[in-house]
Amino acid sequence: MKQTEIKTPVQTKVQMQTPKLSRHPVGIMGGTFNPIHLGHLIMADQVMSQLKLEKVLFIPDAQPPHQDEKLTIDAKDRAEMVELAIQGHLGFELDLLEIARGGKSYTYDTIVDLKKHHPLSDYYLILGADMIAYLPTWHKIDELAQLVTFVGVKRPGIKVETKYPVIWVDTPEIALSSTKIRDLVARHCSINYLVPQKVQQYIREKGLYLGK
Ligand SMILES: Nc1ncnc2c1ncn2[C@@H]1O[C@H](COP(=O)(O)OP(=O)(O)OP(=O)(O)O)[C@@H](O)[C@H]1O
Ligand SMILES: O=C(O)c1ccc[n+]([C@@H]2O[C@H](COP(=O)([O-])O)[C@@H](O)[C@H]2O)c1
Repeated sequence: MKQTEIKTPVQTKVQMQTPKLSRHPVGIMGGTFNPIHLGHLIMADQVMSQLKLEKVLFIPDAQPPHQDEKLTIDAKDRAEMVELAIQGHLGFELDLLEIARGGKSYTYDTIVDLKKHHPLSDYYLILGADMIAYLPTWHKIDELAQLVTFVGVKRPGIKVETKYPVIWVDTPEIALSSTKIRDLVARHCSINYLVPQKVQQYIREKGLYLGK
């Protein structure tokens, strides 16, 4: 904000301040989203509101760095389901930068890329407790720790201690995973209320997850 001191007849000093650029707190919700489920949406929404973030970027990975076998379906379908799930939710955005980059999706590369284009954003990396436990194995983890704030969300049955600084956000624990959704679909069981209706419809229309 520019501040100018009003000059009175006896006061000639003019004080100018350089404009201060405000920063933008942005959440990063990375995942394979195979498929996206209510656990992902609830954690992102709770973190966004409790930490007063401006928005949350949902970033589907091209290839998860440590779990190749999870890539059972096309990245395009995973991204489409994320889009359907977040449609109309103010502050939730789909970002396809990892899919566009291709190859293994290292979070460090993603954050460097984002920071290059958005120098005024501060990034909050939203992670389930299982992912917090794996942080020591991540690519360039110490460099990444300098670039983001880690935000942890508890996951049922997972206790974790870490040397990295983590802001733990208290959210309802959701015993739900993409693995569980895939298993239910494969057994022709209901996934009502576990994924958004439009995602459920997409899975049904495309016949996803029936083979496994
Ligand atoms: N129910 C949940 N509670 C807390 N965090 C979750 C939950 N489900 C997923 N996450 C977190 O969301 C991020 C993306 O997860 P991912 O897309 O791999 O989903 P997933 O349900 O863990 O998948 P899968 O069962 O295939 O391993 C990770 O940080 C993961 O820890
Ligand atoms: O950068 C890494 O080394 C790294 C290692 C494991 C996982 N990640 C990221 O963590 C997110 C969740 O991964 P996943 O395998 O549970 O879907 C996803 O965005 C991955 O790209 C990143």
